[in-house]
Amino acid sequence: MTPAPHAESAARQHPLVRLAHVNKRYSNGTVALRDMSLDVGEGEFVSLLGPSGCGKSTALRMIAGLLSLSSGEIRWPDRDGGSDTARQDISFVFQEPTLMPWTTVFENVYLPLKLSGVDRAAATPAVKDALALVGLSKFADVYPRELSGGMKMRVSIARAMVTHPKLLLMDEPFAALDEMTRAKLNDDVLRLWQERKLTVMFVTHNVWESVYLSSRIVVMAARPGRVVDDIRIDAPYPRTEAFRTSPLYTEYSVRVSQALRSTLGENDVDH
Ligand SMILES: Nc1ncnc2c1ncn2[C@@H]1O[C@H](COP(=O)(O)OP(=O)(O)OP(=O)(O)O)[C@@H](O)[C@H]1O
Repeated sequence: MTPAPHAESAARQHPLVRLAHVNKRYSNGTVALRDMSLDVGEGEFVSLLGPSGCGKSTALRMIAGLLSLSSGEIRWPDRDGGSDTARQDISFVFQEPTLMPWTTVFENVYLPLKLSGVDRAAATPAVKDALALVGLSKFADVYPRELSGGMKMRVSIARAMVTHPKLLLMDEPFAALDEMTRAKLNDDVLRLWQERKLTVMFVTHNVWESVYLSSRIVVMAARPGRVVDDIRIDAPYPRTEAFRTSPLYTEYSVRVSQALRSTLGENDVDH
């Protein structure tokens, strides 16, 4: 095994995105995030891990520009003088695949390019490439209803990848899938991350999944949502079944579980 090919770039030296003292209070008074500061370096695989209600989705949506901040700052230091325009390099994968049921897999993956005005002929190579990336080349002409849950999620990932993002934001993408499918998709996401030299921010409440995937785990607590720990997972990539059954994996999983338990009730922790 070799060290992570690109996770080594130090977040603190070359942050892709920087959250500084970010607060979010919804209009009903809920404090979803309190004073969140976080640098995410180019090439990192960062999981936001925490129980329901700790502000993971809120943080991701603010980074994507889908939600306003109450106070604080989100900056993109290396690009465009740190302005918001860098957000065009971002793709978002939600827990639900959110596919258009009335049209084909091809059309679903084509959608982001269509919305940016790229015509079908010009977009076709990119769409085919994205489908090949997730192993769905043969399914371009089928409709979502003909696909399993895992395949629908692959289409959703292909749709996210078709624009060649630098930052992939994933909000509990595999939570609704069975364990086998989830494990397979975990491997696929790691492969994409390595091949495409992506930066990934991955929301999960699953300790085992976060340790398997991440170069770094940001542990969060609820009421109010806040960061309580930041743990580097210093295990080489590619990660395989051998890692899942290794003492190092168990060691990190115990450590991460403890980080959650140090601030939360046992019932909040989902293995
Ligand atoms: N639109 C909203 N209006 C009011 N409160 C909200 C809104 N969206 C989220 N919240 C609240 O903000 C807090 C953080 O929610 P958020 O969805 O970010 O947490 P999460 O960690 O992603 O949770 P989950 O794992 O359940 O998705 C929760 O208390 C939630 O109820």
